[in-house]
Amino acid sequence: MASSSSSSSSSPPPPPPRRSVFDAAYIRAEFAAAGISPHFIPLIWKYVLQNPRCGDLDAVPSLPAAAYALLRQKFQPTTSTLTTAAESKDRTTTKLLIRLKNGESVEAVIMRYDTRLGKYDGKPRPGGVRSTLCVSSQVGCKMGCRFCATGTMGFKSNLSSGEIVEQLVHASRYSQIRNVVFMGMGEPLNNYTALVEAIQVLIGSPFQLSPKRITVSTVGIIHSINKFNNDLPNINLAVSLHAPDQDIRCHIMPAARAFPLVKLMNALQSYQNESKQTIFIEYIMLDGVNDQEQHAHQLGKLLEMFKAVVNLIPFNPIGSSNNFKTSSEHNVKKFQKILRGIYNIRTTIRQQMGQDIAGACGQLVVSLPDERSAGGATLLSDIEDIRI
Ligand SMILES: C[S@@+](CC[C@H](N)C(=O)[O-])C[C@H]1O[C@@H](n2cnc3c(N)ncnc32)[C@H](O)[C@@H]1O
Ligand code: SF4
Repeated sequence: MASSSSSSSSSPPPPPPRRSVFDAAYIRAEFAAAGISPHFIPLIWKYVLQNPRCGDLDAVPSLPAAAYALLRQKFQPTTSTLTTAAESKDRTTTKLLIRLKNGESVEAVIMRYDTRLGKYDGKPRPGGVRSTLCVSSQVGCKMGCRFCATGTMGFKSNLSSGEIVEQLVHASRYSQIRNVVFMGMGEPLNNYTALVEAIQVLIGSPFQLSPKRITVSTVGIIHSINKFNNDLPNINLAVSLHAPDQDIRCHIMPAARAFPLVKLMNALQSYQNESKQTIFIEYIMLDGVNDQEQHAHQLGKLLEMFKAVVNLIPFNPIGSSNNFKTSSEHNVKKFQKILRGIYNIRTTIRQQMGQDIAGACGQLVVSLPDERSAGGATLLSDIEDIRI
């Protein structure tokens, strides 16, 4: 008598889970293997962008039969799900909570801005209000900066390139996205391959974002900065410097030990020589830690040789046990005055807005809406900075 266990052990393995159509390298490879022209791929992306809730790729018009068969077998329109969208009372800011296929969640933040008014007044405009989307690149982050809510989570997972792009697909339900900043959860240069692939999709059809309107913010991963211009020409680079010397940097950003300030500045100099791009310097203002006059002078000297814009960021308390306090307005203004007046460095101060929906581009940690602590801020003035 044949044993019943032999038939169960020979049953075929389950098919691999279906992937996002926005996982660009994967869909291109699958189309190539099936002999289908890659020209159909942007048409599929366009359909999903315009129909973000479509569950079915059979509805994409005018594809060859082989493409429908492949899509049915191996792809989904999106693999992440928009679970919550919270809008601030002044309608400048919408925060999206997005669940990934691995069960983790990330946040993305839409910030609206009307160039003619210098701010957004919440009213519709002919042609639409142009918005900036702050996207996440990782769930959590292993860099462990002591002032950052995401850093307190530790590293959980990398987003795929498709999951990065899908944040824009979900956000497009609410706003026409014109700028993208990688200032949400995670260190984008620690997820480099997915970052490059996602940006290449965003600057191509059908998204057509201008490279000048995409900004990648990094803690300063030197080996990736060295190849950034080659892989992502004309994309803006923002560096979270936060201190003018190595000791303070290591104190507030433990990962800085692996990226000594001198080597980081040398890498930035080479990057600028090659790319001719302005470098955006982010500097979080921490009371008594890095906000004194001598620090402004040190920073001014450090940046004298650069074409740089400094953005001074008021620290947003994150509710963990660190003892940081935000600098007084007086200190922030004095810091700005030194950088501008003595070192002729363009220096902006980030405004705090949208506090009623808690959490900001730059201080995101995923929680359910009713668990969020108050005091978040949406950084509308970033939009001005990024348009430069
Ligand atoms: C969350 S990070 C993500 C991008 C990248 N990992 C980086 O550090 O540049 C984006 C920006 O938010 C800033 N940030 C983090 N925690 C903050 C806080 N509590 N208050 C204000 N800004 C904060 C970071 O320093 C960084 O400049
Ligand atoms: S500031 Fe950036 S690098 Fe530092 S922990 Fe937060 S997300 Fe990571």
